[in-house]
Amino acid sequence: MTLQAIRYQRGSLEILDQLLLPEISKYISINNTDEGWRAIKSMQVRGAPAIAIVGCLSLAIELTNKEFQSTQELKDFVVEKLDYLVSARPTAVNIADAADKGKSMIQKLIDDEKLELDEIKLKLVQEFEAMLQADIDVNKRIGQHGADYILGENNDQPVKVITHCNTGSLATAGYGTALGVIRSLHEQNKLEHVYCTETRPYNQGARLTAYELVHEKIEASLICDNMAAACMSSNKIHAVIVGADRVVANGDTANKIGTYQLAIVAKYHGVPFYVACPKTTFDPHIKSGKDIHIEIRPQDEMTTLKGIRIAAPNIRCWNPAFDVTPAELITGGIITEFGVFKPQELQKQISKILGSG
Ligand SMILES: CSC[C@H]1O[C@H](OP(=O)(O)O)[C@H](O)[C@@H]1O
Repeated sequence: MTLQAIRYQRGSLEILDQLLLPEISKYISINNTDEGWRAIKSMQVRGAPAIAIVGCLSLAIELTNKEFQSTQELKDFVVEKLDYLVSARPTAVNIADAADKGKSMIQKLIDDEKLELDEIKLKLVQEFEAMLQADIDVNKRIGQHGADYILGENNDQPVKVITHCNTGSLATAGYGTALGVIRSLHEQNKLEHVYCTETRPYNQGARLTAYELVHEKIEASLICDNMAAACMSSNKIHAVIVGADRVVANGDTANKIGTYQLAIVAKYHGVPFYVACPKTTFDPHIKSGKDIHIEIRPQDEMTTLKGIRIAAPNIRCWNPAFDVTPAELITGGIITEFGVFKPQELQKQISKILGSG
């Protein structure tokens, strides 16, 4: 049984408080969009797909518990709450994508004269609920495409990979994106070893990815972020596989801070570098990575660890939560639920991919 970041049934939403992992596994209730916003902002729940799903389900909970007097009141409420949820964290595009879809959906439902107000509300709630299983299904397709491609590149032999941050069941509705590829390799007995980076300063790797890998008895070693070059120099690494928060029109990719330097080190060592993400992470409206808004997080996330100060008092910090990896460093490809694409190929395919179901 893999770990579950999100537990939902109509009228009840709980999230695993990821700030307490791995020592404490505690689910907390999310009863409305204010609580959803705070959980996303504080990173009690994080991961581009999970953020979108928890945001929308927090609105589903609120809609389920609220009566409306008109379709206009319902629409205004939905639009206001979706815009509010998008403001929690600016870099990952998935929640903005979900919000745009939610706004289009409510308008489409209102335009259908056969539907009563409560039917419209129910259909929107059902649309948000469908995100959970859809995400798991997409992640399994990403996992399969990624594993098939990487094994194809390595004569179907077991591989050693490096991954960064957390892109597993704790970043999604389940199975994961980059960690989904790793799960798929493991399921096929084709994963020799995975090295997961700590991923300072939030330590998604040390606290979350390591937790998932140990939980599922996957052969793994934790490395510090500053060990990646030595790891590639000392071991035959067949692939670096990371997630994404926003892939823009030219294939430039925003992902957890440290991804960019991992890509540079992979390039130097001739290790193929892969980004794994669903189509909901694509943003064709931004032309290149220089235009992606990078979230700056509070400096105490760098200067303290579990409340204990680990940096000199009064030192100023620079704490970007993400960086941008240029498309030309994504040498392995972008692994999606539709297959694996070189970044330049993706540019040609993106409108077809985004238009497909
Ligand atoms: C499939 S998760 C994608 C992405 O989200 C993570 O960021 P955060 O933990 O700050 O939400 C990380 O960048 C993952 O690669």
